[in-house]
Amino acid sequence: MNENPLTLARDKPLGSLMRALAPFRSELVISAAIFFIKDSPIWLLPTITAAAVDIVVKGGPLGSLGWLAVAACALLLQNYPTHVIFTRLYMGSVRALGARLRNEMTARLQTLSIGFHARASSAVMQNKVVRDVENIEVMFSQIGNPTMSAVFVFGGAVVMTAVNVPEFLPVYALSVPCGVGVWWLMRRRARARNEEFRLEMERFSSRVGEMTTLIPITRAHGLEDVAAARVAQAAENVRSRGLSLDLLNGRFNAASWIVFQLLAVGCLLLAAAFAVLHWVPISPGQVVLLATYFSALTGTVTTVLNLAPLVSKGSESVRSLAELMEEPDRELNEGKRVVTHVTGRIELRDVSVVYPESPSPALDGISLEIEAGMTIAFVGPSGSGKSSLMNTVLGFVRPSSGTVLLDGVDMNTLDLRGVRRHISVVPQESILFEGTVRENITYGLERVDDARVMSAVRDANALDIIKGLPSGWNTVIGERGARLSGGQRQRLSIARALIRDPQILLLDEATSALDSESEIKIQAALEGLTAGRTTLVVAHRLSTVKRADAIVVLENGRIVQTGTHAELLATGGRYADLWGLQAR
Ligand SMILES: Nc1ncnc2c1ncn2[C@@H]1O[C@H](COP(=O)(O)OP(=O)(O)OP(=O)(O)O)[C@@H](O)[C@H]1O
Repeated sequence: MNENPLTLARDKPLGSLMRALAPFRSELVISAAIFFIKDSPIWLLPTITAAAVDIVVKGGPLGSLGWLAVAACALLLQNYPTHVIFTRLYMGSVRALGARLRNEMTARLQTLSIGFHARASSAVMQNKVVRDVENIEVMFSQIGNPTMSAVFVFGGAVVMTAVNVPEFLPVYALSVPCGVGVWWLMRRRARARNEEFRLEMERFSSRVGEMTTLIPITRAHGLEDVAAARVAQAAENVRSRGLSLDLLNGRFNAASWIVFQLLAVGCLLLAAAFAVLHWVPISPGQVVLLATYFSALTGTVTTVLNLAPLVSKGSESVRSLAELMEEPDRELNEGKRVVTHVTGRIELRDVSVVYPESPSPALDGISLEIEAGMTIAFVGPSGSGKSSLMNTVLGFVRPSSGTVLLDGVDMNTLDLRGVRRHISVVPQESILFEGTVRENITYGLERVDDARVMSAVRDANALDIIKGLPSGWNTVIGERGARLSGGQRQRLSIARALIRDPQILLLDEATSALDSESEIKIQAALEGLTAGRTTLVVAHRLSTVKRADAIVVLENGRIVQTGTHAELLATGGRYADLWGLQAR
């Protein structure tokens, strides 16, 4: 299959979808041809009916009725196999498009910056990948049959009328502007209402996501009613926006139905009047034929117009996906230098970071040289810029000015995905996913032998955790590692970092107090982890800072002191104050 990159444009949702369907062009063309055969009874049966009526009027012959019955049966029975083939081809293409959209969106989410993900609600992102793609699939699955049917019925009716009673051809020309006119009148409002409804639905998803994350806090504070009220407000907004969209769709459906019924009845009465007045030579069979075609025509056009709300909803979903596609806050790695080896020397040259909409810089002219293998502890009050500095070294945050160099090379010129293979992060809150302990430790690594896992577990001081679990490291732990304590989660997180044997380690120590036994175990694990690697640690514990080769004290995004623990205590100043406070 042709896998050229998929692009979706917010201002041209339907055009974007047509382009996305281009790889399935041949399947769709064949499915349309099969559909033509499958649906042929709709426009061929009226001729059989007309012939039967004329035979009745003439009083025979009976044998001809038999032939008509055989022809009708053949026409109807072919519908079964052709319908199955059509579904396989058409829905096969639609499902493949859905799968491609899901994969493209997931891949796109992986390229968007960490800053974007920090701003965006994960529930909304999930909504886009799951619900919006489903809306597009539903749209295609529901419009395919009636639209093709309408095209062929329209074409068939035009041809048949041209052959039998060409005087009535102009009637068909009238139906097109009528249909387009009704659609045009509603189009703009339909787009606005669909967008409002989708945004309200996204807000609702975000609230539900937030509510489920906050459940432990909500319960602990007895705030169930407050949490429920926040979601109820969002649900009420979805209800009212949904209803206003439904009412618009209802008005549209009613208007299109009335317009086309009037057209059909008007044309039939006109045909009858012409026949009575002998203005046009029409037989009773032909009047029946015209009546059947008019009602088939109005039926299909009305059905197609009734699909308009579905198309509007699908288009809105394309716009929703296009928002992700057009999001500029991406980490661009393509074409940049790929590193295969890293020694771990890091240098920051006059680095400043200013977050959007933030009045003051989070980092302000930081210059720092970190030799390979050193352990540097960052300390400072809350908001002093410690996390921002770590995120800058990871490439999650781009410096507003200044340069970060890795082994003397500007990180801006490097493919960060490759760089990060040599970096491990042990975050403050260890994130474990739904899977076995072993899968959590070896996340992202292929074919890791047991001995390597065991050695990482041992070095991370996590053997006792695994021994305490019912199926050892094959025990499934819940999302976010709910069945383990904070200290246990952190040791598994250290094992995960160790097994990757990184050259650079970023460690954000947990601020929460651990009991002294956990503390000792974690410190022992960390000693194994930091040996021989460049380690940057946001330090909250005395034991860590004491061991560090250098301590960097940050305040308001600036470096205010640098030195070893002993040096800084001897000099006095900010560091001595900080540790004095902690010791108290
Ligand atoms: N994504 C962001 N958008 C806007 N401002 C931010 C963002 N992240 C951090 N900041 C601001 O930047 C400054 C430095 O924050 P940072 O998280 O780096 O400090 P920190 O020293 O790690 O704090 P803590 O010890 O509390 O984690 C703070 O004023 C903070 O409000």
